[in-house]
Amino acid sequence: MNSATDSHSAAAPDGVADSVIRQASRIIVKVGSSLVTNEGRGLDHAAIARWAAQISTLRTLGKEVVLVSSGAIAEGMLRLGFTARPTDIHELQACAAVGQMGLAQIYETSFRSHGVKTAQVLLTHADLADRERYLNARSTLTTLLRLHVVPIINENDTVVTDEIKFGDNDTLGALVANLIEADALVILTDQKGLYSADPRKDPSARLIARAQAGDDALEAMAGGAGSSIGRGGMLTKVLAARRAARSGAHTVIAWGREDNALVRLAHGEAIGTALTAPTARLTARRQWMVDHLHTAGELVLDAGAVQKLAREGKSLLPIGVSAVRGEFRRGALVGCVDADGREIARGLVNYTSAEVKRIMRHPSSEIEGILGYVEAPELVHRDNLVLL
Ligand SMILES: Nc1ncnc2c1ncn2[C@@H]1O[C@H](COP(=O)(O)OP(=O)(O)O)[C@@H](O)[C@H]1O
Ligand SMILES: N[C@@H](CCC(=O)OP(=O)(O)O)C(=O)O
Repeated sequence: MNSATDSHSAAAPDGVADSVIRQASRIIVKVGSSLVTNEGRGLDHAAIARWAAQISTLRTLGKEVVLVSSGAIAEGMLRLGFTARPTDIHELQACAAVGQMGLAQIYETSFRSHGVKTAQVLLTHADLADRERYLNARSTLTTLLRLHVVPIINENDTVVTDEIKFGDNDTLGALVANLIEADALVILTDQKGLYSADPRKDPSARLIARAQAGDDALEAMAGGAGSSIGRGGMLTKVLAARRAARSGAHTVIAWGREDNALVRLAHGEAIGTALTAPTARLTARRQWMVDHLHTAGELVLDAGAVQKLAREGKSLLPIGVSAVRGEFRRGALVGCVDADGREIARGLVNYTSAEVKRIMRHPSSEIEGILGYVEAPELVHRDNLVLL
């Protein structure tokens, strides 16, 4: 990187970055807390009106847009008179409930002035972890898009606790991109894009114009938390780009106050940081497995099993498992970890945790002798396995 807008070393080819949004027909736009609430000073009506105008223009260009908007807690805090973010979970949830009203109201009003209908969709992690609810959420969102509605999504903060939260809306944006197989995720934030270091701390930090999503070097640049209002900082944005890339979606990180940024991006202008998706799309079911933030348990693999899975694309047999963590039922989603605890794959297991404990380290031919029955010779069949 030699100059402020030079590309990163693992850069996407020239031209790709510029066409990321121009070629996308289904786009997720995520607007961060610090932007929506004007750094905690209350909902920024003028900025929200500008995004609504831009998204309405995108629709006239034939693009489907889903908006993921943060800001409920920050707005609720202001309305309820909290000067600092409450630590009590129920006070936070109360803030979210109050603030979400403000968000929904202002988006509805802003889009209505362009003749565009909006819908509020509040999601939790549990909604996306359960296959039936996941498919329901997908059908509802695609139906809304077919009916020319702009869905406005936030986390359903009032019903979730810290352990089961997405927490930041960058992750939620990426999961929604995967859910409806969007072509691109645009993350609007309070910086002009991803810099080589946090520009709040390092004035010599340079803007990264383009790179490949999932490049490890980006995570090092983005380390650390974000503004006092936002939750995730730049790291969750870089990780969101990695996640979105798994379904083939490209990510652009741009400054939310950049003049007409969304429309200019749609016309092919390179603005902010483009993190392009190098990978081919996963099948919908594998995508669903990857998108779980939690698994029901873990199978610890020996070196031979790691080799079989990662290099040879084989199924996981009981003989390659040396330990089991957690309690799970048949059909549960489990992580496959190596001896260092690194998750290398995940899949749907054919036996309960109690059964696995009895048959692990044994050849499949001994399953019947140990359990008295055989569900399948594999613990996890390769068709139900996804490598990470
Ligand atoms: N490498 C980086 N490039 C840009 N911003 C960074 C970087 N590392 C950390 N940051 C911080 O991340 C912040 C944006 O994250 P956050 O406040 O969570 O925004 P949002 O509310 O839009 O999600 C920036 O204000 C910046 O201080
Ligand atoms: N759901 C939360 C948003 C969490 C949050 O701040 O996320 P982010 O904008 O990614 O830093 C809210 O509406 O307050």
